[in-house]
Amino acid sequence: MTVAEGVVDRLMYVGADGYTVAVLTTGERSETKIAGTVLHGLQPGETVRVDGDWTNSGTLKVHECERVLPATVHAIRRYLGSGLVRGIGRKLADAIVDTFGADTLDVIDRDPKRLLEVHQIGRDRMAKIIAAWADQRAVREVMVFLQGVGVSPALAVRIHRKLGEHSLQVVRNEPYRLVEEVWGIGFATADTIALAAGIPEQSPERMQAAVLHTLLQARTMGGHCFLPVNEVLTHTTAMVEQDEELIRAALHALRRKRKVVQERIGGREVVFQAYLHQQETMLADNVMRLLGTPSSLPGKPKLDSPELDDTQRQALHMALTNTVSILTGGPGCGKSFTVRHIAKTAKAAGAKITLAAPTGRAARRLSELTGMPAMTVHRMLGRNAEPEDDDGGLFDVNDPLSADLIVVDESSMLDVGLADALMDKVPAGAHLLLVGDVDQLPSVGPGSVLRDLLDVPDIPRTHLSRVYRQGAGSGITANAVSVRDGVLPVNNPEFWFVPAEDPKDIAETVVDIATRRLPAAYGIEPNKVQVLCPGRAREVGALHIGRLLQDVLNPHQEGEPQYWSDDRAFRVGDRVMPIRNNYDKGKNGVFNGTAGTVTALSLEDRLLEVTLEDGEAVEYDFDELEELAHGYAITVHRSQGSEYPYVVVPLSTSAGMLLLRRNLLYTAITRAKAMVVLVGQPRALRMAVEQTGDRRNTALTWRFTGEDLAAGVLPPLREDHGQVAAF
Ligand SMILES: Nc1ncnc2c1ncn2[C@@H]1O[C@H](COP(=O)(O)OP(=O)(O)OP(=O)(O)O)[C@@H](O)[C@H]1O
Repeated sequence: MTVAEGVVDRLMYVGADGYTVAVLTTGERSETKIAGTVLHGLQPGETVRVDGDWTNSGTLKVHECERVLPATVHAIRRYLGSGLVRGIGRKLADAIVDTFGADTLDVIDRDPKRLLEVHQIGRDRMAKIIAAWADQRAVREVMVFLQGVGVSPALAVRIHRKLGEHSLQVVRNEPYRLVEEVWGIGFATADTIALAAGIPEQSPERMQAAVLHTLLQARTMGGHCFLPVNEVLTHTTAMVEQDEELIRAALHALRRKRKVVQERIGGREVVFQAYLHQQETMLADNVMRLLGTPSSLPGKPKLDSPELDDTQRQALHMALTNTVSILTGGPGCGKSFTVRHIAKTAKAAGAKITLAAPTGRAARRLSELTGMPAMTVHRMLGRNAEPEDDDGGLFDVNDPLSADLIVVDESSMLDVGLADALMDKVPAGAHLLLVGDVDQLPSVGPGSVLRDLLDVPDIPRTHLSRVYRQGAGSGITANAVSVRDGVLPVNNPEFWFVPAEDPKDIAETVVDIATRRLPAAYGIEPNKVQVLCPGRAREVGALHIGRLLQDVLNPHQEGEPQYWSDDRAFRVGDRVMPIRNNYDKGKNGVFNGTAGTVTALSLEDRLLEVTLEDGEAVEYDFDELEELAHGYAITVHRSQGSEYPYVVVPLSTSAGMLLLRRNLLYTAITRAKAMVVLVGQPRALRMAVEQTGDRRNTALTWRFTGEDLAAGVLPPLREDHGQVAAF
């Protein structure tokens, strides 16, 4: 066993399992390569003491790692200059350490006014450093507490940012609060912290957090708005291995605290998270309100558009005579074509029109296809009104909801929350037309609003089924329609299936096709190709294939900065994508799913600059990188509402059978404009075409019809690769 102490100079590799290889500077010049999973979360600049054994290749395999405050002048210099203390860069660190030597940290700690002795430091800067140091100390206290529990320093920073001076108290005494209050902390992490802090296994807080976790999992993994009571009990009991009575008591307490709502729906007792229940009931109320108000559309629109076919003309009539209606249909049936005519006709009659879609990309596309301005639903709801926008005189940008006709495209992407916010704001008498393809995946968030509303007989709808698309893209559309109808696709000039069996082979073939073969054959840049994976995990998942693509398309160059956030390396030039709406960033907020590129990276300031597809540059602190995913390979779920010229999709039964679903494959195919390449097992393709998806647990339709839910709608517990997946 060898003990070494030194400063972490740089990280060389971080694996998906947390296995980390780093270079430790011990003494002024000598470097030691250290490796091990206990190093997970290390930051360059930190001083560590490690215990380990030497391997034959001269690496110290570490079994134990303890973070310590830097003691030597060299270590202090590296620590202060690493960017860990905001406001101090490398040059300033040198100046400070040159002035105070080994006493530096003592000075900053006990007598920070002396910082003014450093030539480059004035009062402002001193105040900044004092504040940053106090922060750093508080974070360190949380980190020290979390050390050994296996919680990453990035989480400690996030906890501190959210809870400030209360961090330590919450972490020690009420760790389950973290689940609700700090994004990125789930029940498992909070539970680990709680048990380590000595909170009893049977404590009511733990039982209640576990029940909420069960509901949260049902929401995030299955898109469910509720779970039947008996499923909540069975699942939670199995998860915490406690008596069912304790879980019942927890459920009762949560009802009293109004965190959950229990309701009898279709003959079954079910439980909602309270806010989801409120969203669903208010959504239903608002749709009923809109259905019940007479139209106030101005003028008398001419309804005899000769360019439209009979069904499309019915849609025109429907949208202009009903306050709420739905236009559905598959790819190439003329949904956008019809919307353009509806908007034109309404405009000619003097109506104000607002066109919107759930994502920026979908809004842009709607605008291109209709030749009219369109905005995101978020913006329409007033979160980000931009008065200087050129609106072409079509709607009042300061009040887009004052429109007489509101059209929302890609409405299969509306989850309960967004749909509720939307319906709540539609003024009485205005017309709302929801347009979408119900055979695509449902929204990423909970609910299946479009499908549920289609099941409400009182809501007028028109279904377009005749495919008009010819020429470019028609080979893709034809296969999309086949897949939707449960028929295997066939190869054509715009659609190939490349058979491969082994997951490793599939991943490598996907990378080769995306980076070399397609670009060479069609003379395109590799960034025109998007790899869409059914899932994130495993060899054919978005994480692994994304890493392979990154290494080919944007490999690490010696001397260029690179930052490891957990097991992901960030480099300038990387394709990235925000995976969380963040209203605090950018001029109008940053939205989940927007494409971007890393355009600058500063290890000193611990910042990454991302330029988004609309040209806006936003900054991400290193501690916020969980809000960013790499964009080389993304999941089909994330691709909803976007389009790409070339799409490559790996298909393997190893990705998890549950993912091989018809609506998933259909959504992936319909994302492509120029070409689709499927790579994988013929068996996996067959399964994806044959298996239809489960319905989500929602009560939206029931709130209109009051009919019993069909038996068997609720999915049973089932086994997936040895893990019990309830949802
Ligand atoms: N009635 C029609 N007469 C002639 N061409 C039509 C008609 N309806 C649609 N088209 C044409 O068919 C093509 C596909 O239409 P459109 O893009 O509106 O379909 P879509 O349903 O919005 O498809 P997707 O969802 O795939 O974008 C367009 O080129 C459009 O001009």
